[in-house]
Amino acid sequence: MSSPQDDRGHPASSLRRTLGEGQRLVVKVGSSSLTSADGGHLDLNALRDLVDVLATRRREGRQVVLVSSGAIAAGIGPLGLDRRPADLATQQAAASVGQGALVAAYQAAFWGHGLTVGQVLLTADDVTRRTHYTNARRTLERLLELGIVPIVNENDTVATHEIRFGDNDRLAALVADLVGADGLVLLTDVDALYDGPPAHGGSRRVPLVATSADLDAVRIGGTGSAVGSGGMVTKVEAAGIAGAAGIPTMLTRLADVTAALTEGDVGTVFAPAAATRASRKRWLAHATTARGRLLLDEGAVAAVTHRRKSLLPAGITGVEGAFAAGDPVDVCEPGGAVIARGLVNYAATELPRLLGRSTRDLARELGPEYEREVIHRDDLVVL
Ligand SMILES: Nc1ncnc2c1ncn2[C@@H]1O[C@H](COP(=O)(O)OP(=O)(O)O)[C@@H](O)[C@H]1O
Ligand SMILES: N[C@@H](CCC(=O)OP(=O)(O)O)C(=O)O
Repeated sequence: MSSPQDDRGHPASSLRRTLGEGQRLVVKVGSSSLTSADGGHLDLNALRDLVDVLATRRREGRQVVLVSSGAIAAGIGPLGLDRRPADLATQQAAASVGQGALVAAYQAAFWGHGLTVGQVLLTADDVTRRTHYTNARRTLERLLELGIVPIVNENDTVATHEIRFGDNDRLAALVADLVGADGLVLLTDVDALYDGPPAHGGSRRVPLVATSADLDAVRIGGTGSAVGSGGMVTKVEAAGIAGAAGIPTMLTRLADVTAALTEGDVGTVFAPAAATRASRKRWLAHATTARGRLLLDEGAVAAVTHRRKSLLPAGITGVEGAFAAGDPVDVCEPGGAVIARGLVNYAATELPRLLGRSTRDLARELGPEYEREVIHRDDLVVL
């Protein structure tokens, strides 16, 4: 694990400065930070404290996008429930009631600083389908240009189990990439990442994650609260997604955020990756959901991974799932492990008769349109 000095070119303090002085931050706050100890009501004092921090940044001429959880938690009390509902329909009802209360509270608190907010509710599809993704980007850019503080949440009332983020950590990282943020701040109910679940005595704070190897010795667990959902697993994933886009992440709690974004040695800083991929490839790797799987033989694995070639029918041995042409699919080695993701040029129903055949033979037999690759290398990202 890295000490703040052992940083391979990314001193924790310089990353803090990048985050603190960044022109555009995405700040995500979890349900556990915004609700009362019993989990059933909005903690208005916590919400106002958060708004104070964000309003200070706005006064300094910086931009913020707030990704706020808490809709379901804020609906628990008003619906007369005694805990976070487990079934999707009641979660959707709670979110419908709670999201209104949440945004009304933000509106009042930001208004006290002379700031206007705009609600942006996104479904997984809005960040996983390329056309929707660029729409969402345009909306957020325009709001920021107009001086508005966008408040993003998942559109829980219409999300189904299959297409749902559930927690907002991954959504926040995708939004950070979408708006080209200088930093991502994840606010939760623990002050930092620990090398083991913090409830277990003896766990130590991890001040800096310089590379993913620093996580090898960390035991990353699920949620510790009655209202949170992803726990540390989804936060570490989110930091990885932001890092792949060249964006550093700060993980801490609300009470420590001002110190964390200056020089205070609090929280956990995740360094961005040294090399980043093109935006389209990042979108493919992190924002899409695979609709099926293609199994490859060893020769095709080498062609795709080492030689960066397009995937041709000759090297495919199996097709799983019900996908259409243009859908994202996982590309797997013979043992089944996923090695890449790509946008497939054929529907699942068309592929079986093409497997193992050369494109030249297929074109001669079936027509020139069958000369195309199964996945073009521009639409393929090796994971
Ligand atoms: N290694 C770890 N370090 C810190 N927290 C951890 C770790 N493993 C699991 N956790 C748990 O993750 C929780 C934060 O996640 P979660 O409850 O989903 O919060 P949020 O509502 O902010 O998304 C912490 O309260 C803690 O109990
Ligand atoms: N979109 C949901 C997020 C649910 C949730 O628990 O998220 P998180 O607290 O970020 O783990 C809501 O607003 O209730």
